[in-house]
Amino acid sequence: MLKVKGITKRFGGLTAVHAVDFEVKQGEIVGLIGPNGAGKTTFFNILTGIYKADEGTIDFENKPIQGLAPFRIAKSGMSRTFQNIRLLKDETVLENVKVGMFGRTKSGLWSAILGMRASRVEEEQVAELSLKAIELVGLNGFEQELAGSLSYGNQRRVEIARALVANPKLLLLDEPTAGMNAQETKEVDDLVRKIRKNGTTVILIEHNVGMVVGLCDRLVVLDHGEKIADGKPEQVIAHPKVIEAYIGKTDEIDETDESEEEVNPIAANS
Ligand SMILES: Nc1ncnc2c1ncn2[C@@H]1O[C@H](COP(=O)(O)OP(=O)(O)OP(=O)(O)O)[C@@H](O)[C@H]1O
Repeated sequence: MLKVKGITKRFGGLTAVHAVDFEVKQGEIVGLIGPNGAGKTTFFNILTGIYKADEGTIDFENKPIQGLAPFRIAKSGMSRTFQNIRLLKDETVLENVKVGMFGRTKSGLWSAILGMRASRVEEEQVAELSLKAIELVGLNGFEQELAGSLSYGNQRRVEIARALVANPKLLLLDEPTAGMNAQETKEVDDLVRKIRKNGTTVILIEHNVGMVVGLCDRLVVLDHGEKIADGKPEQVIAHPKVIEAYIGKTDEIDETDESEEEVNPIAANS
């Protein structure tokens, strides 16, 4: 579904993402992890057209998308959420979710202003799709609430609903569980599984390694802009390079620890 080859992004003298290859198959849930500043969000920004890569190619469903404007990439079936919640806090949940259809409807601005029939029909369709997305994320009953009045966890759900309303093929979630407690994190875990079941492929950036190990089919690890591991979650978090990136040099880990159960230091620390 997604094939990234040799993507590099520099900010002045800093190479934030360096020659990264990355692939996602349809139906996968892929976790993108790595320490702070590893280049994860920059990588999402490149995929979604917010940043232009200096080098490399990106094919989405066998079509090159690098260099396209964000709205074109979104239109081709890729949606995202952001690390920091970006809601219209004084608007209702329903209005916030409808925003996700912006640019996807056929009738133009004038027909909307003039209240033409085509535009009214589309407006109804947009509302219907938005209500479906709200239901999918478990926020039925909150449609008319102001987004700013919701709990933090529910605001994140609104963001996810907005990203889902146009029925994307690929959904990118940037730290969907940031700031959440264990119960809310578990609910996001369930929601991502439900989204995949509904036919959307998912890539998520996460700091909660324990969660992604249980949820993802595959983990990709970035460190200092480079991909250092890619594979099955249990294998990836046991990889010496990954442990080194998170904890420090592996020879600094106390190997004389004789506690009975072997605990992966990364999962334990997340
Ligand atoms: N617009 C920018 N201008 C200059 N430097 C940037 C810009 N965006 C990101 N960077 C730098 O690129 C590097 C990668 O940042 P990025 O935000 O992609 O990392 P990250 O893995 O998402 O980190 P975190 O987990 O903390 O969110 C960092 O050193 C960051 O300071």
